Amino acid sequence: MTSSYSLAVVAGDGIGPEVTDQALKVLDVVAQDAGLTFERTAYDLGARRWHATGETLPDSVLEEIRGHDAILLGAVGDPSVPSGVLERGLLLRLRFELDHYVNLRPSKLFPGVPTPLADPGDIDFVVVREGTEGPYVGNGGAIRVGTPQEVATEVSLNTAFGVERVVRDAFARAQARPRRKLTLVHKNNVLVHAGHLWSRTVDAVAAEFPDVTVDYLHVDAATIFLATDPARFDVIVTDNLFGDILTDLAAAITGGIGLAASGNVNPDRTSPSMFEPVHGSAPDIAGQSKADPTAAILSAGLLLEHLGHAEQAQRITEAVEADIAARAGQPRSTQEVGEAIASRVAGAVSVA
Ligand SMILES: NC(=O)C1=CN([C@@H]2O[C@H](COP(=O)(O)OP(=O)(O)OC[C@H]3O[C@@H](n4cnc5c(N)ncnc54)[C@H](O)[C@@H]3O)[C@@H](O)[C@H]2O)C=CC1
Ligand SMILES: CC(C)CC(=O)C(=O)O
Ligand SMILES: [Mg+2]
Repeated sequence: MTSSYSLAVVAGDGIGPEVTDQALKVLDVVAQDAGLTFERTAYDLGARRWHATGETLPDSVLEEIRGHDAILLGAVGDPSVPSGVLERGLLLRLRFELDHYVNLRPSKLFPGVPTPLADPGDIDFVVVREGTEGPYVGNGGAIRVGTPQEVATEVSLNTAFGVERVVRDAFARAQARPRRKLTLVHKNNVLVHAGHLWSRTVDAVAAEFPDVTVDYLHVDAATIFLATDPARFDVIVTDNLFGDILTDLAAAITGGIGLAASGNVNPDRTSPSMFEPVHGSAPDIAGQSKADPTAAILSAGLLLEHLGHAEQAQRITEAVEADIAARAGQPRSTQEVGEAIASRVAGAVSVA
């Protein structure tokens, strides 16, 4: 197995650099023990660069990033930049250009984690969110902007090719999990064109996975069950927008957005996959060392798993679990959390 990797690091804006520093700290500890090398290249992309040069993601930088084995991203977006410029021009451009069609977002309630649910049950599911289509493709426009006659559209794009490949991936993930259950979440009672494409695709692909139980929920009802019976979910497959919304809710019921990790995966490995916390740049707490870096650290774990180092990824998960159990609600800085998890990983390493 390869032991030397090139890693592109896009720390980004707001709390992005703060949490990424901690994720890299933990990654270094794990890598050192396992004899893995991550040759890092840091990319100065985000608000600072946009203000200085007007650039979001120059083609030459995209091509450089494409040459790496994996990408670690912090978060993108800043109040000083018009909304959408960095989110679309940097983050979504990376996801689309690198064909990250599986946006993987696991949700697990670790023991001892406070949840707003009175009776949460055993929450352990994964959302497979389509990452390259849906309403996020920029298929829209506006006329008579700023007038009372303004008309704006944002048309969701759903292709048979795009839906089938992500549905197939979700079935394969469901088949590999003990419960083997897949829930399609959409709104096919109203969004009949896209919704029926998704439903028909799930029905067709299901024939190849007879051991996977298939379920369907409208997205509004799915939010009810996420709040009342989240243990019913195993693998959720859904479109880009619904998946974005549902995974913030999933984070909220499993200890908060500071714990939610994600991977933007290119399963065909035609370009590097990108790992990042589910959260954004959190300008309200940026620069105050208040951000929880756990989501970024767990995202580094997903990165290791993607590269084939499941044992090292598991070490990170276990260190996080132990750290969470010991937290007992005391406030700690971003650095303190990162150092505590890194020490636990190092401890696990020396014992092993
Ligand atoms: N993947 C990305 O780069 C994403 C970028 N964004 C961008 O981030 C900016 C802020 O967006 P928001 O909607 O406010 O979402 P957000 O996720 O940045 O923040 C929502 C709330 O969660 C808190 N929060 C987020 N991460 C946290 C952490 N690690 N520890 C503790 N608290 C945390 C924030 O303080 C805030 O109160 C916007 O520019 C948005 O477009 C939003 C989501 C994802
Ligand atoms: C800018 C958004 C597309 C990012 C986001 O909210 C997400 O991927 O969860
Ligand atoms: Mg989101």
